[in-house]
Amino acid sequence: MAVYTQVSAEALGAFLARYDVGALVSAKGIAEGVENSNYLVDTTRGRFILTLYEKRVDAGDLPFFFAMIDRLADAGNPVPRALPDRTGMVIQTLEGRPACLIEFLSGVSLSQPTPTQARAGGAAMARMHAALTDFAPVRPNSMGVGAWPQLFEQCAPGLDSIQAGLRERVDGALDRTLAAWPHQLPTGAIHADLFPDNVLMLGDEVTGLIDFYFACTDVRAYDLAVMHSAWSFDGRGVPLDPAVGRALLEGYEAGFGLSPEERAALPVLAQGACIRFLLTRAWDWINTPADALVTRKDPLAYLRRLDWYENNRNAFR
Ligand SMILES: Nc1ncnc2c1ncn2[C@@H]1O[C@H](COP(=O)(O)OP(=O)(O)OP(=O)(O)O)[C@@H](O)[C@H]1O
Ligand SMILES: N[C@@H](CCO)C(=O)O
Repeated sequence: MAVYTQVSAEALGAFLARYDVGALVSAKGIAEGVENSNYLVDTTRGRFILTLYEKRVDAGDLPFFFAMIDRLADAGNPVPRALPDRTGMVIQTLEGRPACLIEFLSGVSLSQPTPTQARAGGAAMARMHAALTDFAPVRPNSMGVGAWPQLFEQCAPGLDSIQAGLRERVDGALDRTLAAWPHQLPTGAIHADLFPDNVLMLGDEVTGLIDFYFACTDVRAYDLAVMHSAWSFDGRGVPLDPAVGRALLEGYEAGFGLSPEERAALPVLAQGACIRFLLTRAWDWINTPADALVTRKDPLAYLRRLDWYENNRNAFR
């Protein structure tokens, strides 16, 4: 469960008193997620999400994330704005952590999307990219291709403890991916983590895009590759019906378009996505005690995806 920081009722009451949101009725820690502490907060005026930013989120990046969310919301995308307090302040400090009160969006995240739902997900990413084409703020991708060699070096000593031979396997894949990386593709503001658990849906309709805390400026088609790697497999990394991945691409292509160069690059972009999530999960696996309250995500589920993309290079044709 992802509640790293406990918030006392007194501190939460004082925090909410800064806003025009009514009085505290209840607050429950949210089990999902691994990065930040999230609470579902009910007040006499409505329901909100309280997020306290933990290890990987730099508070200095929050203005970029919220500017991006505001732009998306203004364009009609279903994204949760961070609420200002009565003095206009959005980023607060609570229990010693940077913290924000966020709009609550309805919907549930899927564990096994159907092709129809995947098409809707791809279309939602297309609308997001369209709304961001002239978004000026820039944030380099701290988890992007330039960061992977160092991330690999940090994880390398522990990789074989996860699975024998993993260090050499990832080392080789990283070398090949870096050599083939398409640096010339169009860039823009991207979400960079649009997993099914960051898309809220009701039936076949997307009702929320959440968790913009890895958003950055990077190759736009990489965003789609990350999404493909997350949506086309089950939680263990076993491929779903290939129609799911195809529908995702169709939804995106119909909404935003995909150039021949971007489509041709998808295999290497997807392999890069696998390396990114394999390594960050491996880092957490190695550095989180097995009995910690947070549920560690399996790095090997991303090794299986990497194997699949390497063995199915025609998957995007
Ligand atoms: N604005 C929102 N409206 C409704 N529910 C939300 C909202 N934001 C977060 N949630 C709920 O809280 C959960 C965790 O949120 P989030 O994915 O942002 O956490 P995280 O720790 O950053 O996760 P991750 O491991 O995906 O990076 C979500 O799965 C969702 O159930
Ligand atoms: N979505 C990521 C967690 C955030 O980096 C994962 O499933 O590994």
